[in-house]
Amino acid sequence: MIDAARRILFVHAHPDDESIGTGATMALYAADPGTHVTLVTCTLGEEGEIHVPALAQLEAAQADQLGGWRIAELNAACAALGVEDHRWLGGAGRYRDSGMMGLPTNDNPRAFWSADLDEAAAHLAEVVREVRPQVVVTYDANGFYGHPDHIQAHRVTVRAIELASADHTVDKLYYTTVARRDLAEMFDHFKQSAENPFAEVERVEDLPFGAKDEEIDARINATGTGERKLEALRAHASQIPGGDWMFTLAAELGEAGLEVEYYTLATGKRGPGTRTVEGGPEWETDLFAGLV
Ligand SMILES: CC(=O)N[C@H]1[C@@H](O[C@@H]2[C@H](O)[C@H](O)[C@@H](O)[C@H](O)[C@H]2O)O[C@H](CO)[C@@H](O)[C@@H]1O
Ligand SMILES: [Zn+2]
Repeated sequence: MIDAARRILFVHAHPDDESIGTGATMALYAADPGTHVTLVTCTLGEEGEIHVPALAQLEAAQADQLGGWRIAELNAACAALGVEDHRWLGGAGRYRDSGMMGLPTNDNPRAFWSADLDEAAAHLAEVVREVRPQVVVTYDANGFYGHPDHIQAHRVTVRAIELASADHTVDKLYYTTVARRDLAEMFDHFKQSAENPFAEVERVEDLPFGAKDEEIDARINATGTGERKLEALRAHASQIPGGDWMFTLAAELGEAGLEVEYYTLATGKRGPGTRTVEGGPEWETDLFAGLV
């Protein structure tokens, strides 16, 4: 029985998503003795690219061992974030990374994208019944940026909350997002850079993600977690190369940018907020706002 007063469940598709999208928030809550953080990761990330040359032969088309390697990366990332309760959906290796949308790997019978929704959701519902989270965090219906495993993680999470509802009511379900205002700043910052992650995009509005201020419900400013988030990102070295834009941004603008993460509230009652941006709307500053 988890006896922490506050319990939050994060559901992510691959090892690396937890650190990229919610690493600062997870580190913040994991450091609070009154909050229990649970992470469920849906696949081992077997179909990922490999940015470490020495690991190249682990790729799916050769030794097909990247998934096992990423288990270790995720364990190191969780240690950096202070997250002690990590589970694999249905057990390690139950669901395979589906690869990017439209690839033949989507049709692998073991791919998460091919999973039976109710069966996968039943695995997650077991975690919901055990953990009894007041707050659950995953992606929106587009999976944040359209990756099939992210879309499936959204669907499985919504269904699992339904399946578990006879035993436990989740008070608030959030989707991860990023503020378009911050993307616009990064867009301009990298315009002159040789390593511009936005090089293929004409306008910030053309990105498949990014929320206007009025579409955002919570802004978590996890002050002081930047180094832990950076350590977690570095742990995913097979996926996130040392020259990645997130590291460049932290080096050039400081860690503070990595410590702010945004969420939209999908279900539940929005708690009290604060106006943190000049002329902007009031945003929650705690995902448990209005609860315990
Ligand atoms: C952050 C995330 O969801 N990463 C996924 C994603 O990785 C992308 C993929 O390797 C693509 O080929 C690259 O061009 C892109 O830069 C990567 O972000 O998809 C992988 C395969 O499903 C997955 O393993 C990885 O975790
Ligand atoms: Zn992912």
